[in-house]
Amino acid sequence: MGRKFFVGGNWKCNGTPEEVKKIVSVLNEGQVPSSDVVEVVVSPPFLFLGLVKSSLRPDFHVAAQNCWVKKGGAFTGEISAEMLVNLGIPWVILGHSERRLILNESNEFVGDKVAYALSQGLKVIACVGETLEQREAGSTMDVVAAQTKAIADRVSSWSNIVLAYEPVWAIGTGKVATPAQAQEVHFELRKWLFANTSPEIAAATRIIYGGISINVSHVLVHLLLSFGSVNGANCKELAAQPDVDGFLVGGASLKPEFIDIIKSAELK
Ligand SMILES: O=C(CO)COP(=O)(O)O
Repeated sequence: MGRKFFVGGNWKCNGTPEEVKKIVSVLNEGQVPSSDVVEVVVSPPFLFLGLVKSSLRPDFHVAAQNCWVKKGGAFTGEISAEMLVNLGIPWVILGHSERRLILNESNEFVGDKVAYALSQGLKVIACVGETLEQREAGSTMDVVAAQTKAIADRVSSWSNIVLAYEPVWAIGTGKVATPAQAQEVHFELRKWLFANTSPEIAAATRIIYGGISINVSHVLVHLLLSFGSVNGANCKELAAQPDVDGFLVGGASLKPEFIDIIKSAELK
């Protein structure tokens, strides 16, 4: 298929310098498939980007969790795409649901950010996903298509974009999705790209999954173990879905099981 498996670790707003050093040493010692098979990108908070970049194994890369929508300047508290590029940070996560929902980032604003970050030479993990209310109203595809369109309208090339489908109802809520539900939306997103960008972009763009997903038959086991989201236990079934090209992992990316999640690339 030619889409290299992609595993991102979104550390969100977590970590002390000591914890960060521990996570990096677990990553550095992990036995994982070669970078020909899997692309691994971890995303620490801004303050730790330098520390992680300088101590992380060379086959793993780093991403920022956000950047400003245009050229830097008088924007107190923001970090610009140019700064990330100057510091050698190759990736940025944009449009995460926590920013869309808590900080009111609109589809258009996220689309503008993606276009600007790409124009500066960054690669982008662009997140889309519906809320529980939207899913229950049957508007999942309308919502993710509108989010994706706001990006597609503003960019000419998708070669430096990884699309992350993260159903909001499956992030830290205890609600569960099956691998088949994840596959269904990934398939629809690829179909949308086919119809609205190009067949080549649809075939080549990696669509990765982030959010709780467990096999129904394992529900009890997972609940008993308090597992949620993408983790070492459910990643294999997810990775086996034809349109799931990897993961964007939250909580589990801070733990040694992140190595198991990376290894699920072997199943592709
Ligand atoms: O938001 C996520 C990754 O970006 C998913 O987070 P969790 O894996 O902690 O649910």
